[in-house]
This record gives sequence, structure tokens and C-alpha cells, in this order.
Amino acid sequence: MFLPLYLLLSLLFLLIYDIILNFYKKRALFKFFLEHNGPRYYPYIGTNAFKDSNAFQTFIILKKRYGLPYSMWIKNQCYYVTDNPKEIKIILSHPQCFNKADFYNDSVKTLLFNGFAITELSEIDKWKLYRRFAAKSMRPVMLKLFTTTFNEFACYLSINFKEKNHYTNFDDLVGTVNQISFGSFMVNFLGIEQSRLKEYEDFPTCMQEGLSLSSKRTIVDMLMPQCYFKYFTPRGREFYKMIDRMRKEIYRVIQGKRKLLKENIGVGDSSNNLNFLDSYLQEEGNKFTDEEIFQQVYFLAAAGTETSATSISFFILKVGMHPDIQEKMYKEIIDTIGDTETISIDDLPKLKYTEQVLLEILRLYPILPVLGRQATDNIELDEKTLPKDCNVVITPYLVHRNEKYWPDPEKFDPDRFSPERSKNIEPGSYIPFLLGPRDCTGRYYAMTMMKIIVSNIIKNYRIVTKYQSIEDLGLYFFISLRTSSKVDIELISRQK
Ligand code: HEM
Repeated sequence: MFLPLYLLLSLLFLLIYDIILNFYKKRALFKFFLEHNGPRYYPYIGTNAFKDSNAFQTFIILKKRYGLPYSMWIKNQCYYVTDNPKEIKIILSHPQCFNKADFYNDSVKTLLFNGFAITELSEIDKWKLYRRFAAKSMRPVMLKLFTTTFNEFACYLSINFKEKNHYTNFDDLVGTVNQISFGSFMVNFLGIEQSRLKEYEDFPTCMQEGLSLSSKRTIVDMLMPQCYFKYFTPRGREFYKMIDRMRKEIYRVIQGKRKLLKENIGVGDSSNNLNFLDSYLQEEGNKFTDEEIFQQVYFLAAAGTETSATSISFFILKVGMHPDIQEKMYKEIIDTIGDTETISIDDLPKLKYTEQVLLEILRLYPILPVLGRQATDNIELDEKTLPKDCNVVITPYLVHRNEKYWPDPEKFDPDRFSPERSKNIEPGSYIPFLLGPRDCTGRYYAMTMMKIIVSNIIKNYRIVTKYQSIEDLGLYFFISLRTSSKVDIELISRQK
């Protein structure tokens, strides 16, 4: 009788002790939290706002309720949510804000191992090395070479649209475009010949399914230890099965390449234009294991294919609602390339309006709508001090709709990026690729590919949809930003 009561009281005592200790240790964070609006704090849980797994929707609802900035707790971590460009600029450029926010530890590490998505300052040397390889494989001279692949894949997409020109499901459209960005990735980064892409089609399929499984993780899953997800949940087991299948595919590519190198075939490109995989394999000094290379390939594929494919799909849907903008683009494209099917690297700067349209699409629909960093020291912001250990949530989706910097923010207005008006864009208020030392390495690759592909689409098709607004269709967060599946898009060939 006394023993259980004794145990219960001891437990209660330990719990209260732990809660008080936590308040004491994190007093600077609690003080900061209390200085801002935001949802209530509950020990261990943090806020109870995350009733479902849709983080994107939750941040928007909280903004409507509390305004911006607000602060909140997720589990035992304090988060500051801001849309102030001045603060964002400081945070993203600050050396003590290198670390990704705590929520990445669960989602990103599960999704991408610790590959390139390194979340700790202590691993900065590894990150620098990986980033150097990625940047090298996308430098301007390489982009020039890649334009041939982009043009060829743009033609395949055009052929695909001839076969299927009506989409009622947004995911189907993203799937079609993703085949193109995946194909380009395999050719440009791994050096796979186009005629052999079919042999590796398990890789994109598994990646899609793996990302989908992982994105379905709920906040309840996240409270569980990683090994529990991996071994004891059906979704976790399925996810790791997918990773193993992808590993097998990429190991096959790596080992094939290693064999050729051993036989001295394809060694030492005299122009030094090595693709991503060859740079790793031929690096002197560092010897990388197959697993290390696989993780880099996997990360780059995850970062660089779905993102561009989804942005192009948003472009198709949005310009379908604006025939006037399509016609203006069509005129510019015809004036630039005439009857030819190929867009050269020299044509790209001439496609100014097309670029403005793409930039406006990325403003309204930034594919990664929720991102975060963690302060490893006190950081002086514009008018306040961000305390050490505080996480910052940056939602490009909300930053791009800050009325102070983007008048009439919901309006689709590509002229915001005209040479005259773009001079007035406040630094830190436009961040689809983020900014600072950890910005997107692939932004020029993505912009080059997207410009060639959308120009090819507009040159060959008129896009028609009966819907008037993407927001009415509903947006949600599925790895990247998505619109509800229900759409109605028709691509009508311009050739009579
Ligand atoms: C429309 C297309 C794209 C968008 C909107 C986009 C956006 C972003 C954003 C917002 C980040 C920062 C993520 C974070 O800090 O959590 C990022 C990182 C990154 N992206 Fe992209 N991205 C795109 C395409 C690409 C492409 C095509 C590649 C390469 C093939 C790429 C490679 C990377 C890499 C390597 C990083 C990690 C950088 C680092 O941690 O230092 N991205 N991207």
C-alpha cells in the first residue's frame, strides 16, 4: 500500500524537479518567449498547436491568431517565428546561426541521413567539403554544358504533353515534370547516358515513395525515438526498405564507374569539367566510400529534382489562370529564339519577362515554405537580442506575403521583378533560395533548367484552366509545397 504511494510521490517529485530545473536552465529563453505573443507552453509537449502533421498550415493559423513575430515551443525547444527581412538577413548570415533548427534533426535526418543536410556547427568542415563538390559541379561552365540536356528533356516533356494533355490531379502533373528533372539530374550529375536511364528507374520511384512515407510522419511519431520509427512502425520499415533499394541502384552506378576508372577509361577530363560523381571518384587526397558518395547523390537528388518539378508545375497552373501573361511570354520567346527548338545559354538573359514570371511564381509558391536555424550564441537582431539556443522559423511563404514589403501580396504581378521595381526589393524579403552561406547551391542550375523548360512549354502550348485561384484549391505541405490534388489543366498545342 505504502510502496506504490511512495513510488508515485517520488515520481511526482522528480517530475516537478525536472520542470523547475528546465525553467531555470532556460530562463533566458522563457523570458524571450514571454516578451512575444504566441500559444501557451506545456512542459514536455511545448505548444499543443500541432494537432496534425501539417506544420505549414499550423504556422499560418498561428500567424492569423497572434500576428508576426510570435514565439512558441515545440517539445522542449523555443522557436521564434519572424517575417522581418532585417532580422532574417542577420540570422541567415550570422556564423552563430549555422545550425539548422531542432526540427530538422527529426525530419531531415530521417529523410536525408546526415548527408549534406548537416545540422551542427561542429560538422562545418564536412559541410564545406560537400558544398564545394556541389558548387563545382554547377559552376557556369558546367551550366553551359547542361543546356543541351535541358533542351532535350524539354522536348521529351513536350512529347509527353502531346500524349497526355489534360491533368485533373496536381500530383500527376508534378510526376510528369519530375521525370524530366530527374532525367536531367542523372545525366548531368552522374553521367548516365540518356539511353540507359530506364535501367535506373527504380531510383526516382523509390525516392518519391520514400519522401512521401517520411512526410506522413506525425508529431506523435516525432516524439518517439528514431530507432522505434525504423524498426517498429510499418511506415518506418517501408521507408528504410526504399532507401536500401535506392542504395543498390546508386552503388551499381558508383561501382561501374570505379571499374572503368581502374581500367583507365574516362579518367582525367582534360578540361576539368568533371560531373558531380566523377569529382568524388577522382578526388585526390580524399578517398570517399561508396556509402558516403551515395548519401551525397541521394541528398542532391532530393534537393534538386522535386523542388524544380513542383515549381514548374505551379508555373503551369498559375499561368493557366493568366492568358495575358502567357501571351506576353510567348511573344518574348518567339522574338528571342524564333522557330528554333533550342534555347542557348546566350538566349537566357534575353528572356527577361520569362524570368520575372518565374521569380514571381517562387515568391507566391516558395517550394520549401518552412525553414529554420538555431542560435548557438546570443545574436543582436534589429531591435532585440535572440537568446542562445533559440530556434528561428523562417517561412518564405509568409515573408513573401509581408504587406509592408510586397503591396497587394496575393496579386500575381511579374512586374514586381522588372529592372525598375526590383531595385526596391528589401534584402531579406525575397528568399525562395534563402540567403547567406547556407543558401541553395543549386539556384542557378534550377533557374537555368526552369527557364528552358517553361519557355519550351509556352512556345508549344497554350495552358488553360477553369480555376481562378490556387489558394481556393488549398495549399498544403508535402515535403515541398503542394496544392490540393484537384486541378483542371489543359495544354493545347499551338501548332495548327
Ligand atoms: C526551384 C528549385 C529550388 C528551390 C526553391 C530550392 C530552395 C532551397 C532552399 C530554400 C534551401 C535551404 C534549405 C534549408 O536551409 O533548410 C536549399 C538548399 C539546398 N539546395 Fe536548393 N532549391 C531548388 C533547387 C535546387 C537544385 C536544382 C539543386 C541541385 C541540383 C539544389 C541543391 C541544394 C543544396 C545542395 C542545398 C543545401 C545547401 C547547404 O546546406 O549548404 N537545390 N534549396
